[in-house]
Amino acid sequence: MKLLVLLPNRLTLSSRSLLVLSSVKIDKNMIGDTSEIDNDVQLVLELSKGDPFLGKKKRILEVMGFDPEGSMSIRSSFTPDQLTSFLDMMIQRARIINLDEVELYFSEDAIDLGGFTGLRNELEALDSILKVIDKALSSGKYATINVLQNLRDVTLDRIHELGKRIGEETRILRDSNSDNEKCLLEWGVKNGVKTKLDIAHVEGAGRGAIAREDIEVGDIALEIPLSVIISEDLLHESDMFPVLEQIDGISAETMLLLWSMKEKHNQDSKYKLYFDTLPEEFNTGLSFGVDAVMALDGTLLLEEIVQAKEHLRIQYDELFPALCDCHPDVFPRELYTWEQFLWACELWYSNSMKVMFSDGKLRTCLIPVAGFLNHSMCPHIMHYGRIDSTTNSLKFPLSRPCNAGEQCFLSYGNFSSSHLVTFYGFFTQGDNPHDVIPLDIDVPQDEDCEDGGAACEWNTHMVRGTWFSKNHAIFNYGLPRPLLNHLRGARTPTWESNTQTRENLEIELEVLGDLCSTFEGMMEALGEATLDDRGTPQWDVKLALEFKALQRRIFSSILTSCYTGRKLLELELHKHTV
Ligand SMILES: C[S@@+](CC[C@H](N)C(=O)[O-])C[C@H]1O[C@@H](n2cnc3c(N)ncnc32)[C@H](O)[C@@H]1O
Repeated sequence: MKLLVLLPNRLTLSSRSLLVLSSVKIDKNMIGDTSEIDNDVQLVLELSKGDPFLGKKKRILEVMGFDPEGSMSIRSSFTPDQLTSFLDMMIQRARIINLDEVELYFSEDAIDLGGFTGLRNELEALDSILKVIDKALSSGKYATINVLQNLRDVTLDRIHELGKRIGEETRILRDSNSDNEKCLLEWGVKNGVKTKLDIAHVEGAGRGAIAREDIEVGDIALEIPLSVIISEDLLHESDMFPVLEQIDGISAETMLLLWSMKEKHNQDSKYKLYFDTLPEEFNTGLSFGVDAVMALDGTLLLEEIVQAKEHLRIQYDELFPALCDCHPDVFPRELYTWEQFLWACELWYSNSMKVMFSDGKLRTCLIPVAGFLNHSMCPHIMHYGRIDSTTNSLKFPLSRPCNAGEQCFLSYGNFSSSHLVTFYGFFTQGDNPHDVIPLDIDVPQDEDCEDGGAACEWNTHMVRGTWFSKNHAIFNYGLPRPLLNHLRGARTPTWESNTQTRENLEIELEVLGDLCSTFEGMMEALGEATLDDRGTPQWDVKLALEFKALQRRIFSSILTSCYTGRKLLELELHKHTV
């Protein structure tokens, strides 16, 4: 049996760019006047060699006038204004380095217009700059160079300013002084957990973690010792391990999932207090009922949920009832029903984290206390997931400040609403820039792309709400440039530049015409927005309707952009005929 339960990737380490500090250079040749002999500190914001978009990012950096491999020199004689300009340049560079696929796909007009591509990317860029400065300072080589400390201060100021723009409001419904959560926290502390966070019930998200005090950038909000983490190491002590290890191809994740199904009923479990805090129902897309699934008709989420559920059902059927029949003492039938299996899948999808252990192995874990942290697109905690081998613990450091009484958020990953609904059962506050709609477009084969060309830039295409774009002018329309270039290139391989020739304008009209008919069809497939007249809808139907409304809003923005674009083009064409 080959078993692989898909688990979401919440590790944020792998996508991190490498930040390297090179050694101090005193380059007299750079300084004309020897009286200004100066200590240069070279700060290197380096592209990760493993970045799948390395080539594209290098090209953008070059277009922006940066040497992709080069360093940036900071001088001890910098005035405050020079320091600000230096930081601005570093930020521009760090933004590009830290773009993810979606941001990169949609970023080109933002880069042309000044560089800010979104709050998440901005926070990531500032965080990466701070890390490189801290590394320089902690190396001890630059103790006398105040300018680095000044650069750190202005970077922190920027992070504070950004935090004020994010403003994610949390209404605390009640704290958890007498609850299971409090017992778990006390148990955690007795077992070595260090926390600056309390647990409370928050509006719209169950429990959440609230800052007890003002927590600054770089402070550790939460530290969980390895001994408290639920990982595959526990399996080896369990009576089910000898049975499970005989199953060909079973993953450690699946074994752990089966272990948790039984352990949650074990009154003597070391993790009893943890299991006591878990909800009876997770309410993710995986538990959507028939009405909710039907309400999703015309959306890709319907397919995503149905496929995910089918995948889990196949896995369940491969294991059960066989395991209960053959090992009834180890796998009691009443604990291994389909409903309980689905509950455990939802637990692991919505609450697990991938952690890099000191042996270099990535393990999927449940992490008591840390499991109360809710997700945000602009979180306080962005980088976690590696065991600190000196303390043997997992640390959750802050990338932006969190004031006392505020909810402290984590990043689960750069997920779209469809992923969050399917595996976590919620939507983020505010518009999610990762809400993209993938397009099934024939892309040219490699051999057709030897000479490059507009159609060959990307081999997957997507759209998102055009309200995210700042550029709705002719040749842009708020639509992604790679998609437009692809459609142009497919019509005329010789498309080179966006000049307003009659031929180009006519091609543009055709491109927008095609997009209109595609999205009119997709809008029609969603059906009419109807009000459910059966009273307050169930939680799942509510989520499904919200998702459908979001799809409608996205399609509608694209159609508006296409119609407006066509009007602009017709006006320009008219000028050519008179
Ligand atoms: C790791 S748990 C976080 C703790 C959870 N709130 C609880 O009470 O157990 C993940 C779950 O929290 C909820 N959640 C996380 N972030 C959220 C957010 N920004 N808005 C609403 N619900 C959220 C979702 O139900 C998700 O499946």
